[in-house]
Amino acid sequence: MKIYNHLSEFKKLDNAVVTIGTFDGVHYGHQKIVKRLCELAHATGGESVILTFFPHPRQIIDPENLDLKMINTIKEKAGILDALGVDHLIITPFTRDFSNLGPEEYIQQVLVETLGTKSIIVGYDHRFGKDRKGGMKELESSAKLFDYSIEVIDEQDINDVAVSSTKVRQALLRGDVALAAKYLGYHFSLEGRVIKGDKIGRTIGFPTANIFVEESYKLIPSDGIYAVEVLMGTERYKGMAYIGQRPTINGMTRNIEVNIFDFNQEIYGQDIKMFFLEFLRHDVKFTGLEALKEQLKQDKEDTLAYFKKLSQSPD
Ligand SMILES: Cc1cc2nc3c(=O)[nH]c(=O)nc-3n(C[C@H](O)[C@H](O)[C@H](O)COP(=O)(O)O)c2cc1C
Ligand SMILES: Nc1ncnc2c1ncn2[C@@H]1O[C@H](COP(=O)(O)OP(=O)(O)O)[C@@H](O)[C@H]1O
Repeated sequence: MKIYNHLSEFKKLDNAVVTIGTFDGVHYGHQKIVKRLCELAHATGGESVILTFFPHPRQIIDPENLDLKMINTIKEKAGILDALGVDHLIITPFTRDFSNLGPEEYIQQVLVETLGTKSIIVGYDHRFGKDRKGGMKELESSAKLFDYSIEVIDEQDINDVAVSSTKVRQALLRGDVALAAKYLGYHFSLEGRVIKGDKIGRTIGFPTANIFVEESYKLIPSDGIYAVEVLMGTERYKGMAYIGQRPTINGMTRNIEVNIFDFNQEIYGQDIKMFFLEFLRHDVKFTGLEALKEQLKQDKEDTLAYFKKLSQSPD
């Protein structure tokens, strides 16, 4: 997959099969669109193109809103789209100029003259152009003139609930990582460098790798304890993760930590990735480190029981 960091870097194609959007999470519904995009590109001898925006349009329109966090970092999103078989990914800033294009200007200047669109695939609620004024009607009325076809992908449901990035974010912010995984079709993950903590972990028999996530816009799930899988280089480990302020020791910062099972190495400075499989319990203020240690033993048992059940389930 070729990646372009600005629309201006893209060379117009003869037969671009295009879809446009933020695709945060690249959830089940997004995946339907992307798979159809690649299929249509193959069938018509064209090339699949995704135009996405970074930073998120809402961060440009409402820059004060620092609360809007993303399910994927831009690197994660590119990885998922690449794996789905996309040929070209254009990551363009959603500038004021861009957001001021009217629907007709947008169709002509962006879709036709810049990308070379011959087919466009859009989700059922796709809006575009200044103040989101453009929709199906505008796309259809220019289709003949510019010789492109349009295909609409319906809303996708999981257990009768329409999947959306907002629902995934809400599930993660409640700690419901299992539901988020159902919507996403993969396990939510956090990636970052292992940094030094207060070195209390090892004194109670549970060393924890403290993880620094560089992308400040990345969504961090709710405080709590989770069963996780840890990827370090090519090795995978089981573990239990903690997100919270460590009320027991009156911690001042919100930490992301993981105790990795069957592991005993110094890994400061290394990059690790954690996949969140199941929420185990909420954060608790214990009377002291002894009580915390007892609970950590229980957490480890619960985590191992979760993995055992997982290995016995048919799927
Ligand atoms: C599985 C797990 C569960 C945890 N649960 C709690 C908790 O309920 N309350 C709390 O104050 N700290 C909890 N912690 C965080 C510990 O307080 C923290 O790991 C310890 O203070 C070591 O910190 P350090 O990495 O800075 O040395 C938990 C940590 C892990 C790995
Ligand atoms: N099983 C393990 N899980 C996590 N980290 C481990 C493990 N074994 C050794 N380590 C190492 O120990 C460090 C954590 O020890 P800890 O006493 O909690 O210190 P810190 O407070 O600096 O995180 C990790 O960053 C890692 O380098």
